[in-house]
Amino acid sequence: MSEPEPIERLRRIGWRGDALPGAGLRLARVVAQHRAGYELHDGETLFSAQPDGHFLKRGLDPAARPVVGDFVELAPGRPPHIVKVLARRTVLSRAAAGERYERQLIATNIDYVLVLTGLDGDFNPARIERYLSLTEGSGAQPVVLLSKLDTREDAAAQIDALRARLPAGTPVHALNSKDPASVAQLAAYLQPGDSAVLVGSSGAGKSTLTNTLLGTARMATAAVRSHDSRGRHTTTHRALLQLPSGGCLIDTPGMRELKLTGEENLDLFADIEALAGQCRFADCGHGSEPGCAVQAALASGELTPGRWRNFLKLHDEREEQAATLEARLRRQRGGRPIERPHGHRGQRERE
Ligand SMILES: Nc1nc2c(ncn2[C@@H]2O[C@H](COP(=O)(O)OP(=O)(O)OP(=O)(O)O)[C@@H](O)[C@H]2O)c(=O)[nH]1
Ligand SMILES: [Zn+2]
Repeated sequence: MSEPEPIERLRRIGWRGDALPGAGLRLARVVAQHRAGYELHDGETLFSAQPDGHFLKRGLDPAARPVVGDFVELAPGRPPHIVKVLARRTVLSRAAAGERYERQLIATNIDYVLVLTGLDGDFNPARIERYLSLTEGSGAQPVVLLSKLDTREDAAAQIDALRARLPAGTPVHALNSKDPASVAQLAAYLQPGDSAVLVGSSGAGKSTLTNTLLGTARMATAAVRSHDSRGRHTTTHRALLQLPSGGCLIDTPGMRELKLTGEENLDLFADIEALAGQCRFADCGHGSEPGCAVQAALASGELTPGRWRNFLKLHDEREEQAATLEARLRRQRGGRPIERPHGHRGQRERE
């Protein structure tokens, strides 16, 4: 039985559901999420879309919003609007730094998480374990990849020791990322309809492996970095890479951030979250409010100013993203205010 062409195209980029879009709607996959909105792919083209207003309602569980990897229903428009997130088959998440402890979704509908480490100075079993912990309970299968095998003559003992350390059944592949014949051992994870992400620290060889997987195809769709008005790097374009083997590789900013947090600590700011939970006011701004546990910890030296600054920096980046989105939506609605996605600060005393 043959399917409508748009559905067949979507199968090529990992769609496994059997829902058909409602009348006048279309299906596509979220491949990137940035300040200006979402980028989607329908198996043929890349295009931009906006979330429908209901996704920005205050108090909405962040997990209910579209994230990278999601298959979504779109209503027509310029740009089209995401109206519905379709059922997810896997969900990758991590502990997030914020006002309170929460889970942050990284990507959905991912079948394989390829954890790449070089068999050189980059090799660090503890870090590999940390990456693996991200896949626990996600539904995605972790696969450990050890690159730069060609630069080592004595890696066997190292690889055996790692295998013994990792949970039984975790696939481990040592390879030379520059050699197509060596990379071919990954074919099982990149079959038609499979979705994979590649994570690993800088220099592990992600670009090299991606290029070999793509074969002669050039990485024309890969990230292009530019500077925004504040002189910071922003990734302006990124994509879902369709591999000759039939699978696809999602290369997203979330995955790049993962590279950083994966190397530092998943619960990087758990101590600060705990402190903030002890402030007198539930919505304490940690400035001059009475009974602020954060200020008390700074005064006592329990919390260093540097750590506190790092926490605030991360926090501000996330607030800024939400605010930019809100401002843009307001412009689109002709200046009418919309509900803030995050609650306003007020002085609500804890019960
Ligand atoms: N000999 C050998 N060199 C490799 C292999 N994989 C990567 N390299 C080299 O390692 C260096 C880093 O590889 P990249 O692919 O740029 O690493 P990356 O993970 O993309 O790094 P970022 O772009 O910083 O995230 C390059 O000089 C590659 O040529 C391998 O399997 N064998
Ligand atoms: Zn406080």
